[in-house]
Amino acid sequence: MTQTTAADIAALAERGVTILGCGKMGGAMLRGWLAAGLPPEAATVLDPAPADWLRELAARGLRLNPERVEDAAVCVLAVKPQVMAKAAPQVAHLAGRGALFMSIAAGTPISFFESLFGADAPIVRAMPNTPAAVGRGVTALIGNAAATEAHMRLAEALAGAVGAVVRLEAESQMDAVTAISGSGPAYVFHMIEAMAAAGRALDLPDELAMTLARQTVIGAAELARRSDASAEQLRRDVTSPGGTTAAALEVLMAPDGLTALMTRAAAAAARRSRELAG
Ligand SMILES: NC(=O)C1=CN([C@@H]2O[C@H](COP(=O)(O)OP(=O)(O)OC[C@H]3O[C@@H](n4cnc5c(N)ncnc54)[C@H](O)[C@@H]3O)[C@@H](O)[C@H]2O)C=CC1
Ligand SMILES: O=C(O)[C@@H]1CCC=N1
Repeated sequence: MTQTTAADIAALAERGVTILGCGKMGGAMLRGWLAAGLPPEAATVLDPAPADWLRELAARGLRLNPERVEDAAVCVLAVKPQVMAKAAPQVAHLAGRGALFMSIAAGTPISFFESLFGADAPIVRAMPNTPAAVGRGVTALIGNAAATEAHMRLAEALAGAVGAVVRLEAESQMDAVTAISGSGPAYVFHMIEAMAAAGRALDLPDELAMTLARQTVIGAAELARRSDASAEQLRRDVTSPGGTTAAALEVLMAPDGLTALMTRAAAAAARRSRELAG
């Protein structure tokens, strides 16, 4: 995992970070950067509907909706893909200041930003996920031809402050990445809902079923994090021959079981990512 150092943060603080669209994902990343030591006054947020915590931070130095952003080391583009064409032109002038553009928008290709900012502008396309809010995200990224190794390292430092970072070999991998790690937290949260529903179907009270489901996913994730064992081995460790887990896995691992379902779900997400490219 890329380590974000105090020097990385200091370098960013010097020219600042501008975030265009600071909702769930942009906000999750900003929280991580602030926690990593970015001073609030080094962050500029452009968002017509800022959340309360951003207004509170504005009282402590964050620049919120200034008339014009004069400079930025990095400009993070974090509005919905559908509003990008309308929103991004307000930061296009930063290309002339040598800013690195870092888009986290699903589907939206680098070529779209090159047409707005010019092919000479360094652009990194990134796909983070919401566990970034607690420093446990994973971000995949890829740069355009104008993005130098220094730009890539800067983008990796930013993403690395909120979790793991992987560099992609080709932009075409981004639809699949979005389908697995970008959208993936929702699948896991849905797994909690599904396990709780299964508990209720077995006559457990609502609250108990949800507590058991949620804590089981939290505990399993923490075990996966701390252990060197593969997911397969961790699964085997739960599964006594002829026991209860084996009975359940016979259903989950059937040919039409969870892998088939997950493969269909991820394919739908990847298809939607391609559609968002327009
Ligand atoms: N939510 C997620 O799990 C992930 C989202 N993304 C991408 O992040 C981007 C943002 O998604 P979310 O944070 O979920 O959406 P969101 O709706 O929570 O945040 C978008 C923000 O953009 C603001 N906005 C709307 N019009 C604007 C404009 N003209 N100028 C500036 N700001 C404007 C909204 O007020 C809002 O705060 C999307 O492109 C999405 O594909 C990427 C990875 C994961
Ligand atoms: O649902 C979406 O389109 C965004 C991209 C990945 C996660 N949320």
